[in-house]
Amino acid sequence: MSRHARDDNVPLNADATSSRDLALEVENLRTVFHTEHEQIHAVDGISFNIRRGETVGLVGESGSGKSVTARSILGLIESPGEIDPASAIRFEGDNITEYTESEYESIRGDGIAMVFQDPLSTLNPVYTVGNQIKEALSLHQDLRGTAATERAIELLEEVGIPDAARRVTEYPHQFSGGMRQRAVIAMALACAPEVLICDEPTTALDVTIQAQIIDLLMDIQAERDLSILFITHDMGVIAEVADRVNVMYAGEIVESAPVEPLFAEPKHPYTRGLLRSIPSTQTSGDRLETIKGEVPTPNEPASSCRFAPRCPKSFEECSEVAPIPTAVGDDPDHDAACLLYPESMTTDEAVAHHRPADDGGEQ
Ligand SMILES: Nc1ncnc2c1ncn2[C@@H]1O[C@H](COP(=O)(O)OP(=O)(O)OP(=O)(O)O)[C@@H](O)[C@H]1O
Ligand code: NI
Repeated sequence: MSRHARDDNVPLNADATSSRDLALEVENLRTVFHTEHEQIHAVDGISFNIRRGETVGLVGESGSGKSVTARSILGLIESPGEIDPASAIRFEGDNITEYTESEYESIRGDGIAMVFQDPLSTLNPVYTVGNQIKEALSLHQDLRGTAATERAIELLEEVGIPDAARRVTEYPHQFSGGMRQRAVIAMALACAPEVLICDEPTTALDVTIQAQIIDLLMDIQAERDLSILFITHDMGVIAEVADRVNVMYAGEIVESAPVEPLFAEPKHPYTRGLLRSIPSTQTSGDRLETIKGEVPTPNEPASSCRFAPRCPKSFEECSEVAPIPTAVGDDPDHDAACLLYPESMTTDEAVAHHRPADDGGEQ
């Protein structure tokens, strides 16, 4: 795929990282579903990026908008869903939200590939695993015949499938769950993508197999310098895989940080709640704490903190002012969207910092 130098396209929030080190940039992404009765702001103005060779985590409870984010990046949002035209997703210098379907097809797979939770949603039961990998090789690498078969076997070996020369002729139902997910990863690699989006790739697997698949993904990443967006609801998995983490709640990113400060010094009450629900952080005998209640459907524009109704720290203004991402802690890349911050300010000052300018705040 051609790579265009686009120096005129420096991101708005340009930091020490030049735009060329970025594999993917998501800027103010909004994805709305226009249903009969309501507008669902499934993804409501999120921004993050992924550097080359890096794993970025996207974590949050069910319904927080993680999969809609992934589908938005891959151009898979269909009516009644719509990406707001003011959103930008930059890949190789282009804003791909402006792509036509055929332009999207040219990057799906060999630019940005995806691994889903259920391998059977990707694998076709009526073709052998080998034929499906060969199909991908023919489409994306122009390989056919014996060369494709040999490459398919190599790929199965790369993802740790034993006896690959035999298994390449088998059907998906002859594979165990873990082996199927390995086969799906082999198919994704057949396209030689730059960015791999993994949406809960291990959630359906038992714990031992889950750890093996995570190890595999991390090995492949190091070998191929892949950029990975890793989606999960599991903070334990995030701790293992991610370099940087975005915590998502009801369509918004409420906290983002490199993995160490996020775990050492979580700032948003939601992140703290998620961390308390990891089994391994509990001393034996303690009951696992979970956050009471559920993620609300974001069916109105954000005019308050969407976590406030469940938040142990909420106060009156939390239901009146929508918090904006604010620098917290010691790491320059650590932000939280919460009226408790900046820590250096009094509550009144902090609320004024978050309040929109036309309300008389200082923003
Ligand atoms: N096709 C659709 N039509 C209407 N609403 C949708 C559609 N797809 C998703 N949504 C809504 O978007 C919101 C985010 O859903 P999403 O699937 O992204 O959550 P998630 O974080 O991936 O959750 P999970 O962990 O359960 O996979 C939810 O409120 C969901 O109901
Ligand atoms: Ni999901």
